[in-house]
Amino acid sequence: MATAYAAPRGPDSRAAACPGTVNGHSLCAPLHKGTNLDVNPSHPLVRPGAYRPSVPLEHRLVTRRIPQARDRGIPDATVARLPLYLRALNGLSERATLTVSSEDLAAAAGVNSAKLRKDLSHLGSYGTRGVGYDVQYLIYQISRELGLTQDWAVAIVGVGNLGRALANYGGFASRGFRIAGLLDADPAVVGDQIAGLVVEHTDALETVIADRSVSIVVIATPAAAAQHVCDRVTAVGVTSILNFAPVVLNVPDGVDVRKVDLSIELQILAFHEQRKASGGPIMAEEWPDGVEPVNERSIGASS
Ligand SMILES: NC(=O)c1ccc[n+]([C@@H]2O[C@H](COP(=O)([O-])OP(=O)(O)OC[C@H]3O[C@@H](n4cnc5c(N)ncnc54)[C@H](O)[C@@H]3O)[C@@H](O)[C@H]2O)c1
Repeated sequence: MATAYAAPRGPDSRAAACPGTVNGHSLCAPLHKGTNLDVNPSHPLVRPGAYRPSVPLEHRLVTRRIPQARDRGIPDATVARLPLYLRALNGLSERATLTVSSEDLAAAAGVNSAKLRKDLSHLGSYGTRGVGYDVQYLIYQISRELGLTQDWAVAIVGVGNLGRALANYGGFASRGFRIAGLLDADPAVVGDQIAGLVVEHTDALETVIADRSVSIVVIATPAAAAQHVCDRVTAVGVTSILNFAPVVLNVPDGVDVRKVDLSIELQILAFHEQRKASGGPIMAEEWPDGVEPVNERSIGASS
């Protein structure tokens, strides 16, 4: 099914503009089955062949494919922890720390040190006995693995309270995520200038994605509009979506959806707060992705 959305591979296709390889992987490699955390496998739209929006050929897969660490056999759980290590390392770097032991880095990232050493071994990083890890080099290695050493164009669809806040956040650019388009369906919002960008009408969605090589789409529309936006962007080849709308999106194979829901995070914290109040133990495995409770202030978070 994923191949239904694969780029035309001929010499005159947009795939010919593939910018090259990252970590030994062609950015225009065939799509593969992704881990869509939102997908409901029993939904009829997810059946192979049943979900195939009709789009003009020239709009199909015009974006660069994001290289994925799992292509190299790095477990998803490890990939999920890499940003934690990166954040901790950036904090160390800001304090001019040159090297760090696995124990100190693990404590700063809120994981146990054995898990950290195993995770980093997937990157081929083992540190130096008695010295630890070189902070700058590890930042580079993790950034490279996460695809952060290059520029990723991001479009935000839905420029209300949340979309504006995201657009105004200055931290994305420094991490390699360039906001390349702001789109909204409301004519009253279209034309507004936010963080140096003019909000465009969603009529131009496919064109913006194609012309600016948008790789990641952030959906910040009301729930009722999210699936339609998702259908449009996946139909033109976007394979990475960050969804803030409180709705489960149905997507073709090969499309990764990350769903952000702050209320769920709050509910998890409330659950653990309740456990702490009743004196019950909190097991490490109860935390998502093996992340243990950690005092954020101890991380030296930079964001
Ligand atoms: N995940 C979270 O933790 C979290 C937190 C806050 C809000 N949200 C969700 O994020 C979304 C946005 O919240 P908000 O407070 O910014 O809402 P909002 O009403 O302020 O903004 C929504 C924007 O989407 C636009 N829009 C509507 N239909 C559209 C379409 N088809 N295409 C493009 N744009 C369209 C509207 O014109 C509006 O500008 C909502 O779904 C909300 O529930 C999630």
